Amino acid sequence: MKTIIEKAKDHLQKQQPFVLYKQPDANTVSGLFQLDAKTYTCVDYSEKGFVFAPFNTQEDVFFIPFDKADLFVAPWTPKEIIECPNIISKSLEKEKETHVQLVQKGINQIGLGDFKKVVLARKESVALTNFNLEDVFSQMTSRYTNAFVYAWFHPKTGLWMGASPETLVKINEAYFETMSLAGTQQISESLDHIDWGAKEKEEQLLVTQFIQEQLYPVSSSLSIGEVQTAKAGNLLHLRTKIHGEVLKGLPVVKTLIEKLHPTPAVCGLPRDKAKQFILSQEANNRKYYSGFLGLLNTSDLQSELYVNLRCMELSGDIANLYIGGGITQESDPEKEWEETVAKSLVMKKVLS
Ligand SMILES: C=C(O[C@@H]1C=C(C(=O)O)C=C[C@H]1O)C(=O)O
Repeated sequence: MKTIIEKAKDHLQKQQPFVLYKQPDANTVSGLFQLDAKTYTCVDYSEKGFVFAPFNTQEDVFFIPFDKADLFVAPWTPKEIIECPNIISKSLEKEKETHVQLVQKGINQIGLGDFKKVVLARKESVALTNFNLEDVFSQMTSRYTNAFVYAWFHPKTGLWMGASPETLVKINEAYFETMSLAGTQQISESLDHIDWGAKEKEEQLLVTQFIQEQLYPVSSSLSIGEVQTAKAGNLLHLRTKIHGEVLKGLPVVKTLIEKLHPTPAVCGLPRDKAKQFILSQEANNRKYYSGFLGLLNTSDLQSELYVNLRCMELSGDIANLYIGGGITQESDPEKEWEETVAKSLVMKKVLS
């Protein structure tokens, strides 16, 4: 019998939709392989399948329907992590200048009172030598065991891979769990004593408040946890877990997705103004970066959706990495640049 990876390679060759994924801390890897070559798009999130949604809510949301696909689940054991020197040798001076200017523009706009926070991103292209889906996927799953790791292919989107640390929402009938994740620092020597700056605390609080305001009117119960430090690869983030129940009579999945996506963890606040700024000022279309993906309406009415972060688009012999960070009035453009460099290492390490 073919392995999941061999099936994925076959599907890629035939340009037929598939997704490989490993849920956080799971000891299995799953593969969903579409049986036909048709394109299925979500209309109202009542669909059942694996969904892949872009950042921009005006664009198509694709999915692989469960009833038009074969599902394979295989045991997973970690592979040895291969440490290679960083593959990136080219100078990033030009990219740095462009990103610093974009961040400064964002800070100026915040100063004018247009919005309080905006998440600004950049794209970095890395040349690939001998890309091998199996090696990259197994390095991703072995390095980022507590992330949602995936490889998605669809003729309409191309091949994307990523290791997301952020749950958009998990749903079980009317019950949901989500999180406010923002604020970033690199892991230092001592994990016992972690200090968070005022800027990081504020940007994360804005996300929590947004989620609370969005979900309160549609929930019969809503509970906000304590702020914690969460580890994601070489990085730490501030995280607050939030859970509750959707009011009876509302379409649960549609309501939650529309209220949450995109949160100020990847867009900004107020949402529409920040989104307009992103769409008009970022040099690259984000496509599926900072969109969401995952299981939609499984047979037992569960959904498990993740924000598409720490991801890349693989196109020929180029990997396009997408990375961003939250900008507030207190941001220092130089530090924001460094944050994107640190975040870019998550995917660069698996491409080495
Ligand atoms: C925007 C990204 O990450 C988001 C932004 C963060 C921040 O601004 O500190 C932290 C985690 C994510 O919610 C990204 O990884 O590209």
